Amino acid sequence: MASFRSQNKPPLNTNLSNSSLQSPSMKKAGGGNEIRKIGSGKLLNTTRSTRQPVQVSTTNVDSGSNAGSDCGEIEYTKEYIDEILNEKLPQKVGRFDIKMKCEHLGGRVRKLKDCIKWYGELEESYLLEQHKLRSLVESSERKCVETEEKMGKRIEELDAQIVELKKNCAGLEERLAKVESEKMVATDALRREQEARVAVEKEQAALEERSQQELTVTNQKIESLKKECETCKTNLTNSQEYNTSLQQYNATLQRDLETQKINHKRLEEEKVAIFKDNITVKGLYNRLQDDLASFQASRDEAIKKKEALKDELGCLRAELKQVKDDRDHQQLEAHNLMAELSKCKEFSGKSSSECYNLTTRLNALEEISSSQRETNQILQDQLAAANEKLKMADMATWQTKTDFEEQSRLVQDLQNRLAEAEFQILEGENLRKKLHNTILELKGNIRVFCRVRPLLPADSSNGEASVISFPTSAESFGRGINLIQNGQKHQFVFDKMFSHESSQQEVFVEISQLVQSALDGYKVCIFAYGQTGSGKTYTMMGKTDSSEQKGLIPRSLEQIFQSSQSLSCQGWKYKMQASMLEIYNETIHDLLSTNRASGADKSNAGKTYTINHDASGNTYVSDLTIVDVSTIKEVSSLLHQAAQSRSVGKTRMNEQSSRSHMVFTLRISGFNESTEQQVQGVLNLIDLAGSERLSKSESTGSTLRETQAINKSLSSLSDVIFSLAKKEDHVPFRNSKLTYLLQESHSVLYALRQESILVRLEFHSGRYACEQLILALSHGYI
Ligand SMILES: Nc1ncnc2c1ncn2[C@@H]1O[C@H](COP(=O)(O)OP(=O)(O)OP(=O)(O)O)[C@@H](O)[C@H]1O
Repeated sequence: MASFRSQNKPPLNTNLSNSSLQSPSMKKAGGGNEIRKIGSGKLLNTTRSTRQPVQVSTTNVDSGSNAGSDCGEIEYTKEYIDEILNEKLPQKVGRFDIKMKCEHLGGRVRKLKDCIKWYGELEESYLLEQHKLRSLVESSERKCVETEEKMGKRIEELDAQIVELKKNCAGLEERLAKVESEKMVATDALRREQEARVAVEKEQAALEERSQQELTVTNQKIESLKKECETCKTNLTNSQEYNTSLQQYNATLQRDLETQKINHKRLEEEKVAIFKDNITVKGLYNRLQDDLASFQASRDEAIKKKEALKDELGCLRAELKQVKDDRDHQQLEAHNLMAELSKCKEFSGKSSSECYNLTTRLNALEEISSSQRETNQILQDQLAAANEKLKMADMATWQTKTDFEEQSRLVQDLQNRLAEAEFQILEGENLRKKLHNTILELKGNIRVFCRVRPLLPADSSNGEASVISFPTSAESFGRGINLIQNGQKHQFVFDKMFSHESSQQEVFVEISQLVQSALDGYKVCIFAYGQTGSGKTYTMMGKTDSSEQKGLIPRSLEQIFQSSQSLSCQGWKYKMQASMLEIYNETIHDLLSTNRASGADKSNAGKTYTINHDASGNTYVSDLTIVDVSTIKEVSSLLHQAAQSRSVGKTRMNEQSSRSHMVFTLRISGFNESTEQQVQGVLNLIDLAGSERLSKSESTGSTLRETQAINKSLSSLSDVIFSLAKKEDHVPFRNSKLTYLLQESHSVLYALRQESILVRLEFHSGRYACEQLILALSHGYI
């Protein structure tokens, strides 16, 4: 087809399989493979690679009639037509040989006509083919449209089917849900039916049991009636025998008989009513049987497995029927007997009345018995429920008891561990206290430190700096000081030497251990001694506005309050009491007296304070103001107040007449709760042991339990005492006194007075002062 579209190329055999697309010549040739093409001496075979030049069959070129047949076999190419058009006359034909020229031209014209004819036929065939193809295309299009329509319809049908299927599916789902619900309902109905069946079976069993009981009772009644009949017969015989003798009482008995007859009639009515009730019960029983039959029918339909049970039920029914028959038979017999009895009663109204009375009593007793049985059953049920509850309560109690015991064990364990930990803490504390005390004792109970203050601007002019030097020998390094006076060298050695470069903190480090001792319950006295302006106040008090220049008192107070707080977790509670006094010209002044502070000292002017010692060796000043303190702020304000109340701020050097000494005392009372508890425990145990012994003595004879209790309490008492003894100095109380004494006089050291003895310590050197101080302490003056 592609070659066909080209104007420059004639149609070629393109090896088309479709015969409708072949040229008419091809069709005529009977196959594409044998088509010959007329061209430039080349044959266009089906295989291009094997093209061979073919001679054009021109044997019948002059016959126009055969042209068609020729045309039918020849395929005219453009080259061939060009060849015809460009064909020249043969050379042998002369220039003027018109005939030959005409023949030649005629041959060429024929060829061209054949060619035109072939092309015309070809065109016709192509048109025909085109027409066919168009018709084919149209038919195909129609088919396509039809197919599309069909497909559309099919799609619509399928959509409709899908919708229908969906509907069906929804319907099926609904039906499934309905079936499920029905199944559930049927299951419930089946379950209910089964329950009802079980209930009916129970009822039936109860009825059977009841009928059995009734039968037994009836038999018993029959027996009793038989006996009564016998008795009646006997009575009747006796009555006949004594009839004659009873004639005289006949009139009276006739009246009674009438009454009894009335009663009999009434009882008969009651009997009829009972029979009616019996009939009603029977109707109920029949209805229940009908219900049972209907339940059985439905059960048979639902459960095939119950066939065996049905058979059993049938057997039971047969048995029941037999029992009923027996019962009816017995009833008949009873009725006969009753008839006989009535006959007997006819013979004797008395016997009849007795019989009826007995029947009535029997009925009443039966009713009472049945009601009692019911009551008994109810009580038994209640008893069972109560027993169940009791069991549950017992279980709960047992569980609670177990839990409680476990918790108690846990608590006990924890308490033991806590006690152990507390004991260890106290042991550690005691050990620390002992070690600390040992260290201090090794260092020396009385220690003398010397501090040299830096030169003040006022001192520099005196040129006194050159008189002080510190020895560097290993023996007295850090401890000694050399003073040169009038060319003479004086050497002093102390426990510690603080140069003018030493800070307040360095001094306090040495003192802080003593503060700890005060907290541990030892009496401590810190004592500053020196001439006016030497720096006592600075060392003791410092400058409160600067944290670095704080003195020993505020620093040690801080330590005391901090330590007391940290020791509180070990059970220690501290109580601080402060007092301040001034000894001015041998007279004591209370610096914390409110009267003195408010300027009303005149009222206290005549008041004399005396120094006293109690039996336990404690020294106190009478009527001295003692203030409870709990914070360092309170102590600071007291110190400030005391400073304001002092008689003189400064003493002139070497002045003997006016001497001012300030004593600040802080009493520390420690109290340990846990130790106190232990002591209290011991006391309680002792009390217990005493009371038990008392009760033992009061009782007529000691029982084993009492003896054991006493032994146990005494043993625990001895344990506690032993443990306390082990911790010898573990006493619950700590009382100590921290005294700061500021001595101003350079010649006389005033301590405390005992009675009339005034201790005066002459100052010569530091060592001497130390010795005197030891003496004063050993006498308990301080
Ligand atoms: N170590 C020191 N460093 C710096 N300054 C000091 C030092 N010691 C004392 N001073 C200063 O010396 C001066 C006198 O000191 P302070 O008042 O403490 O002497 P004092 O012995 O208490 O005198 P007084 O007996 O008259 O009360 C004060 O101005 C104080 O600041």
